[in-house]
Amino acid sequence: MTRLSVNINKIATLRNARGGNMPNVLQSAIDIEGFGAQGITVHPRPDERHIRYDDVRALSKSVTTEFNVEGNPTAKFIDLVLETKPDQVTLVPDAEDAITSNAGWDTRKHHQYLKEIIQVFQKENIRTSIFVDSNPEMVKYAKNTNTDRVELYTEAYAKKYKNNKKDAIKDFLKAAQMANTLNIELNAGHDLNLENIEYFAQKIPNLKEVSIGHALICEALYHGLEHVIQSYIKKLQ
Ligand SMILES: CC(=O)[C@@H](O)[C@H](O)COP(=O)(O)O
Ligand SMILES: NCC(=O)COP(=O)(O)O
Repeated sequence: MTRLSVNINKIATLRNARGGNMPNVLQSAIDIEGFGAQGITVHPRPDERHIRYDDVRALSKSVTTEFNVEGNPTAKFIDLVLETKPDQVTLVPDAEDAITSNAGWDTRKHHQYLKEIIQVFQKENIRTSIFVDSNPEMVKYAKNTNTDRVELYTEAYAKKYKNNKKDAIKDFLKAAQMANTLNIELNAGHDLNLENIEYFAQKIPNLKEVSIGHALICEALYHGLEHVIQSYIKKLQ
């Protein structure tokens, strides 16, 4: 079974739009867990445009499922992870001004750097995952870092899925097979949604976890609209 970790960045985006505490990020995480999600993911960015560093501190005390913190391992990020001790840290090589994550690590070039950081987290019993493109070479070099897991960056899959799902999955299958051979555990995420997730989870062997945020929150909004509008109409009669 593949576990679902819900990325709640977008709930924080909505909260930040008005400056108050609605929706309440902490309560949303508790409810999401209550609805069956097996993990909570956050990706604090340096500008704190959605999840704030203080959200991560508070969530680390209230999340009872798996807590996964993603980010570029700057000194500030490393300190936050060591302070909050999530179950898993996912290292993502994104630039400060990136709109969203847009590439995996070059694990061949950066394996020594990653190895040193990973050691620091593993000493504190924090599971590590490295965000990589669907390239078996990148998975192969990830082995040299001693990471526990890799997370396959699925934007390319999501883009191609609509036109040709068999073609879309090809590279991911090769990368996953490499991870299985090398005994690296496997996560995946980015742009997964209700339309493309089933095929991905069926085809990728030993997929431990997917983290899904943007589409899941959009879908939740849309599926909830009818009920909420009907509730308003009733109250206005
Ligand atoms: C690591 C990754 O794939 C991203 O999807 C990320 O966690 C989402 O970040 P934003 O919510 O900032 O786009
Ligand atoms: N690690 C990927 C993630 O957390 C969610 O990405 P997205 O669903 O917001 O694209």
